[in-house]
Amino acid sequence: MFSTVKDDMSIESTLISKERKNAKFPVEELTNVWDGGKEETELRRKIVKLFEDDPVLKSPPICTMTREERFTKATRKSAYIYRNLIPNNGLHPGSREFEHFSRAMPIENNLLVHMIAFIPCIKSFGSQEQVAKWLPLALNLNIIGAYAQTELGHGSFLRGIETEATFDKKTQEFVINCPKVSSMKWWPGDMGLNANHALVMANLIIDGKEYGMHAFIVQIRDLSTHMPLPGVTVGDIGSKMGFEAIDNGFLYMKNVRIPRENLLNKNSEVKPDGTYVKKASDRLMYGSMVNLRVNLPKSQAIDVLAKACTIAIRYSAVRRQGLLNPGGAEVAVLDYTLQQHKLIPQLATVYATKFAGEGIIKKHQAFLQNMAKGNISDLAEIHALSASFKASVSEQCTEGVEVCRRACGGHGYSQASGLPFLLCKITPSCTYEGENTVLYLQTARYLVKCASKQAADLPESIAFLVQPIQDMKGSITSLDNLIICFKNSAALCVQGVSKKVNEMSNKGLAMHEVWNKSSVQLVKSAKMYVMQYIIGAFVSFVTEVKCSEPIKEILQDLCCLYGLHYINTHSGEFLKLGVLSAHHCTLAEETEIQLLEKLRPNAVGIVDAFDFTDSSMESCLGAYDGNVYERLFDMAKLSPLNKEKVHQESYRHLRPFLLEGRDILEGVKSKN
Ligand SMILES: CCCCCCCC/C=C\C/C=C/C(=O)SCCNC(=O)CCNC(=O)[C@H](O)C(C)(C)COP(=O)(O)OP(=O)(O)OC[C@H]1O[C@@H](n2cnc3c(N)ncnc32)[C@H](O)[C@@H]1OP(=O)(O)O
Ligand SMILES: Cc1cc2nc3c(=O)[nH]c(=O)nc-3n(C[C@H](O)[C@H](O)[C@H](O)COP(=O)(O)OP(=O)(O)OC[C@H]3O[C@@H](n4cnc5c(N)ncnc54)[C@H](O)[C@@H]3O)c2cc1C
Repeated sequence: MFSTVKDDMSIESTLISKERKNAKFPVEELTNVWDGGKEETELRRKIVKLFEDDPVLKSPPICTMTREERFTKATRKSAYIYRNLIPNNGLHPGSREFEHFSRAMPIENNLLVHMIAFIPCIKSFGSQEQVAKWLPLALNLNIIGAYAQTELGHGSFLRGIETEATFDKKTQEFVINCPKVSSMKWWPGDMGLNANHALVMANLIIDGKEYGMHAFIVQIRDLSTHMPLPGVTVGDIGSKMGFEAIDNGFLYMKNVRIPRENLLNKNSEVKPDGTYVKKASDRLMYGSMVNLRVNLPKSQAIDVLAKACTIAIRYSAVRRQGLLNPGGAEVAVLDYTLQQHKLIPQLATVYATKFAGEGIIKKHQAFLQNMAKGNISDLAEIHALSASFKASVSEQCTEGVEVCRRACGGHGYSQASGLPFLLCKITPSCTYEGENTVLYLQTARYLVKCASKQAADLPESIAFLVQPIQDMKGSITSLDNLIICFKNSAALCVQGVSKKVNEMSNKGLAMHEVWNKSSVQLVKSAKMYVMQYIIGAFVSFVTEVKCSEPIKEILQDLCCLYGLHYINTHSGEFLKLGVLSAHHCTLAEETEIQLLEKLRPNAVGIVDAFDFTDSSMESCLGAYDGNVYERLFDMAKLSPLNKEKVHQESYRHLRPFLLEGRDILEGVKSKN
């Protein structure tokens, strides 16, 4: 319907090719560092290719589809991936290949909560017999489960959850009830339409006594008809800001009976006579959340920001607007220092959070090994670290994606840029898996407790909080001094708020009031604590990584930029704490600007090194060839509104005025 408009060789493609020629480092080697080695890069590419070449996984661009089509396509693809593609290619969970799986998944998919929450919960909370019964069924999609914890009335405060599981000794069943409308489960992914089971978090009640939140497997739909079972009201909660392909659901249960064996009973059990047996700490009930907070920031937030950076930096390298030299040619917007100041720190955030996250995954794995031997002494530390890490990463990456989107001007507002999709995907990461403020407060609670202890009684990574402040020797811009600066700031923040808490409680104020009145400073301490962790982990990575000098230099520059950018955007905090002087702050600002200039020629190379395929981004601005304008025009042509040359409804409603206009104009014409 539309004619083709093409340039033989667009200026934009030429510009991006030049950028690549100007890069001062081997891009492929940085890709290997990012992936964790050459072999990992090869493996990832193999998996990505396997998925991208598969005809079943092809579909129209998401911005041309309705929610209904997006849900349908995502379900079809996900079922195929988990039931055919993965098992047929030996990509079983836990394998090395599986690690790269999130990069290979189609841009929209569902059944993710079944895979990342329902299945791991069976493993974490189920006895050996329960795992043997439920796990194979779940892995084969014979049963599909949601993680049903949040209710209409409560998400953060889990002790407030209202759904009840009352033990009926006579029938040896639990009776599941949502006593009020506010007790209805609300939000769980995959639950609205796809799930036939749910891992329901409910208050256990035996003989009228409450035992707190426990995990129950509840069948909610018939396995042959997929109809809701008696007593179950289930459906999709409706349209959201994003996650269009996912059926976040509601679930109301009235007198739904499940066998006694459906209480996942690795940590606590109800005997046939109603005796409650506690086998492990109640805190392990929260283990599934720690697991997600540790393992998912990479795929759900960091990779999302990496994609946004790829789009915004490639586009900024080809988008020419305005002049730097009077009388000269128009420049790429990436040549403006202010554009570099928006985008290059986002690249630094991607690197910092990725390598810090790998450190937390290792810590968590060590914790799990100890837990298997009955030792959970590190639980409080890993909970505090993972809670603030999830909060900080989701916050930094969400802010970063919005910076990237706005840095693309008008085109960043178009779905065709791919950026609104990324923003809507990443925004809820600040809420799900623990609302960020609530998580920071959890970390602060731990830090304040630690502040009253001796260094010898604290984990090694926390002891600095109560040790003397260290002196910085030399320039603030050295990596060692950045670590000292952030450690000192975290220690002073935590000590300051702990002092405030003690003083208020010594004056007789109740602890809950003290806590509420101190909460602004508590959250600040948790943020500074996790920042010192991220910076420390990034510096360790950069120091230890084996790579060529040019790559090392880029990583060092990004590391320094990450720390300095944070200092420059929060300089008031550092000055107030007395950790930095005005002179330090001036130097930090000047050094950041120098680093931006130094990194600028490598910016396109650095995003190329993330190695995202064009189809994994669905972005007209971010495609490898830089052909932004032709792609935007091609995408506009696919808009469902352009199916007909004349849109019937637009014509119908506007026609009377148009006819009036025609008559007036023709009248004017004939008078002339
Ligand atoms: C980037 C993120 C990646 C995620 C990707 C997912 C992709 C798929 C998309 C969506 C899936 C989403 C799923 C969900 O959202 S599932 C629902 C998640 N919900 C939550 O996370 C709820 C948050 N609330 C809580 O965690 C808690 O209830 C609470 C800790 C905030 C409650 O506070 P409070 O009442 O004060 O505490 P308690 O009395 O209950 O506990 C006190 C005690 O226990 C310790 N503790 C708390 N949590 C944990 C934990 N997870 N692990 C270990 N220990 C924990 C706490 O520190 C206290 O200890 P104490 O000081 O020694 O007493
Ligand atoms: C896309 C998406 C997917 C989800 N998937 C699932 C799922 O699969 N399964 C599931 O069970 N749940 C799921 N959830 C629910 C999610 O886990 C909750 O929304 C989340 O835990 C926050 O709880 P809330 O909605 O009750 O927020 P609230 O706690 O009501 O938060 C509202 C405000 O109150 C503040 N606040 C709350 N408590 C405190 C406090 N103690 N101190 C200071 N401020 C406080 C918060 O900071 C926030 O500003 C999902 C949510 C979304 C958006």
